[in-house]
Amino acid sequence: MSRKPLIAGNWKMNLNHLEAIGLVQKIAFALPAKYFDKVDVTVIPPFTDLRSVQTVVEGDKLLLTYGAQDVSQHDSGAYTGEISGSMLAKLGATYAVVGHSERRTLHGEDDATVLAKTKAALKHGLTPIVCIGEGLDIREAGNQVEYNLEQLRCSLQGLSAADIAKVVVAYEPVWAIGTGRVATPSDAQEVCGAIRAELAKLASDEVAAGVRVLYGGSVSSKNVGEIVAEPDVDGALVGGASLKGEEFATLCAIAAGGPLP
Ligand SMILES: O=C(CO)COP(=O)(O)O
Repeated sequence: MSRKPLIAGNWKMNLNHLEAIGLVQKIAFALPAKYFDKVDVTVIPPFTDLRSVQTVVEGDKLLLTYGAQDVSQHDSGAYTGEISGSMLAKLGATYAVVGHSERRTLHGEDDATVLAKTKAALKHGLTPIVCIGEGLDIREAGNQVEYNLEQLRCSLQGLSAADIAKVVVAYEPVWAIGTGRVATPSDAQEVCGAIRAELAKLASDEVAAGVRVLYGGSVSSKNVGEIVAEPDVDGALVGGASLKGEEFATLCAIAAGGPLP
């Protein structure tokens, strides 16, 4: 089964709603419709930008989609500060990132929380982008495959094969995030390939062959080509390089197989 690459721009806590409109327009202007046959492009802005992004995307009939950086595990109620899956679905969001390493380490999210959030996203028709990834100590000890597969199993525990088929998995080694130290293509392939083999065990070969597995960590237009050329890497979750319109559009064009915009 051929998998269409996905490039997701995780803006993290950057850009207000006015800046968001400017960036989305810049990306859309640089990427004419023909690219979207070959690559799915999504932006993942802060919650406060989503309504503005929705207005531009729907108003100008843009082909890119958008998603949220997190989703509550709860449906509604007394959860101050939380945003529910139904609220995000109502805003037209396609994706919800769950279990990003910054949420795991800075906000104490464990695998059980990530699983609950994955289920919440699926319940409301959002595609969860489930993030996993090892720290430097695990990598240096050579235990990265084992560690990531354990995180994957815990984050998807008990999901049906039909639900696993709806998930995107993002492999983001923590030591590569925001450091400029990108994994080599073969490092990315090693873990992404192991993730796909594990998905086959958790669901089926057919499901595993259809799930998109992304790499994230210091991806830029300079390295995206060789990373997505790996057989089990189906795109990228991009942080810093997604905040610059031309750079992000170039990166998406490379993932689409060109030509450069
Ligand atoms: O965390 C990331 C995307 O979710 C990666 O961030 P950078 O691309 O800035 O390393």
